[in-house]
Amino acid sequence: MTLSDKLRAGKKPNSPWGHSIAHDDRFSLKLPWKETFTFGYHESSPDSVVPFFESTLGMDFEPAGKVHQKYCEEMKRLALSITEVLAISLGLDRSYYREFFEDGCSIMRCNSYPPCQEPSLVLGTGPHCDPAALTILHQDQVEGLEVFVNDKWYKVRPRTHALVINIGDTFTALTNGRYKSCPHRAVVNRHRERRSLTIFLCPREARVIAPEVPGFFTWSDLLRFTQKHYRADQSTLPKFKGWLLSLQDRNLDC
Ligand SMILES: O=C(O)CCC(=O)C(=O)O
Ligand SMILES: [Fe+2]
Repeated sequence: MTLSDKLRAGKKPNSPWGHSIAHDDRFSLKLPWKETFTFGYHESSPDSVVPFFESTLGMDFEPAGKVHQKYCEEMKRLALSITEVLAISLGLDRSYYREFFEDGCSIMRCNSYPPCQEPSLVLGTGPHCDPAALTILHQDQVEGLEVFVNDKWYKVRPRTHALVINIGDTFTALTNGRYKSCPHRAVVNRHRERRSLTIFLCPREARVIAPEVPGFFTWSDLLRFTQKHYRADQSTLPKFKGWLLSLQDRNLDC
């Protein structure tokens, strides 16, 4: 994308879709060092990715739109198959989560991390757990992804033809913590641009998620919380619980 493509496709206020340069307003410690292009993929309108590319980036991007549309289609199919394995592992009917997620709008993000002269002063993506249910991540051959396990950051080295699957906070909530979301981050380097593709499996906005959080919540509540009130990090779910309870208290006071 050229600079003018990026400007044309720039995310509008209150819209989750489009091009953005890391949310520097939402970080306090290290400056984020990345660009993202975000769009939605919904099975009820599977052909909507190409028109989105054309309308935000221009007609030249039709072929890119087609590739990304196909990618989303295949990844959604894969994500739903993974939910079957997860359901079986929990002793549930294999289609239990498939039916739960089938009609949701997936969020697709193309990340680019340019080389940085001072990599120790920035972070590509700060430490966080993904708020959605499942993430399928494809990274190029440049290292950068790290996961936090037993108080240590470990590199997730790129492997040709391998995808990284992450559990997100929504799945943690749905399974009452039996599956735990995984804290991760992306660091940058001095020499090479790094690229990754992430697709997030989300429920339909109005879907009720139970029972981890008192007083049920919907996916759109969690989405609103992470977009408007609190940047997703390792404490999103406990912070979200507190926020929901404070809203309930406020409603009771009224
Ligand atoms: O680029 C990466 O490897 C990680 C990206 C990520 O964690 C995200 O988009 O949520
Ligand atoms: Fe993530």
